[in-house]
Amino acid sequence: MIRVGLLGCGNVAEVIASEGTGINITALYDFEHSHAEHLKELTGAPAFKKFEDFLSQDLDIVVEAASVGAVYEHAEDVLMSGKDIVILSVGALADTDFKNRLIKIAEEKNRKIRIPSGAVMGLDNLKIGQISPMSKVLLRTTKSPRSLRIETNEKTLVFSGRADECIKQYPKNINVAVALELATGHDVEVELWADPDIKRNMHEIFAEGDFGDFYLKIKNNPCPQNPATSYLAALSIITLLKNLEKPMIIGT
Ligand SMILES: NC(=O)C1=CN([C@@H]2O[C@H](COP(=O)(O)OP(=O)(O)OC[C@H]3O[C@@H](n4cnc5c(N)ncnc54)[C@H](OP(=O)(O)O)[C@@H]3O)[C@@H](O)[C@H]2O)C=CC1
Ligand SMILES: O=C([O-])CC(=O)C(=O)O
Repeated sequence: MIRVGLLGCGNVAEVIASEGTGINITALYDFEHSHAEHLKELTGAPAFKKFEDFLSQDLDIVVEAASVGAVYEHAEDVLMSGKDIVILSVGALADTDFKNRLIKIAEEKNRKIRIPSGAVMGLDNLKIGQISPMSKVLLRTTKSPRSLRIETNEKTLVFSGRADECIKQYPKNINVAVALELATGHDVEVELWADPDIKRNMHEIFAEGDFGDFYLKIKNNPCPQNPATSYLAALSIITLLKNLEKPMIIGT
């Protein structure tokens, strides 16, 4: 059974720990040690204070559900140590030099970097953008002002522009834009809206290309502990882990 280490023991990790029946969590690390201790109570896995001790455990895969900063800090070491990595804070990979470094290490070590679909659907077949021209990819995300940590009484466009710029300003809210960019191989235009009346995290994807055109709207229930994060993101990782060893792969 695949041995999973959790890098980041916050809201997403707690859903994985409590709802990921059959997932073999064997090590925990969070720089806020009390969060790792909390998950230790749920999983029985040891919680490490030092990242090096966490990484020296017999793990097959490390699941990052921490922050863009944590990916910068630890992803290279995870791959260098011969472990696969799931990166949820994929915004870090908007930095092309960093992304290429990680890919090079993964190739050299024969390891995999897995980017989950996270808080959106449709990433699987949008990968056709890697082989067939796309003329436009737009992500329109609408969240509550609280999620975006701003105050407004009316629906407000808080950002319009490139995904790599948006993730710098909203690293906890728009990782999906970078996932979409990596999937399609196409620049993604982003509109980020704050709406005081919205109760769910809404993502709309518009894509056009030789295949035709595509529109998706998803209204995600937020996680109770962190309204910026959609519950779907945690479910997406549980599903990814559960499918790793299956003989049949569904979706492109
Ligand atoms: N790709 C996607 O579709 C999605 C991506 N995300 C991203 O996933 C990540 C996890 O989300 P969520 O669980 O809600 O976040 P939380 O803030 O609830 O949990 C993250 C945990 O990781 C800790 N942490 C942060 N940085 C580091 C670090 N450098 N080293 C070790 N621990 C660290 C945090 O500590 P502390 O609380 O002290 O900061 C916290 O305990 C976020 O970056 C989020 O933006 C979320 C949803 C969708
Ligand atoms: O959970 C979401 O809806 C999206 C999110 O936070 C992110 O992409 O960083």
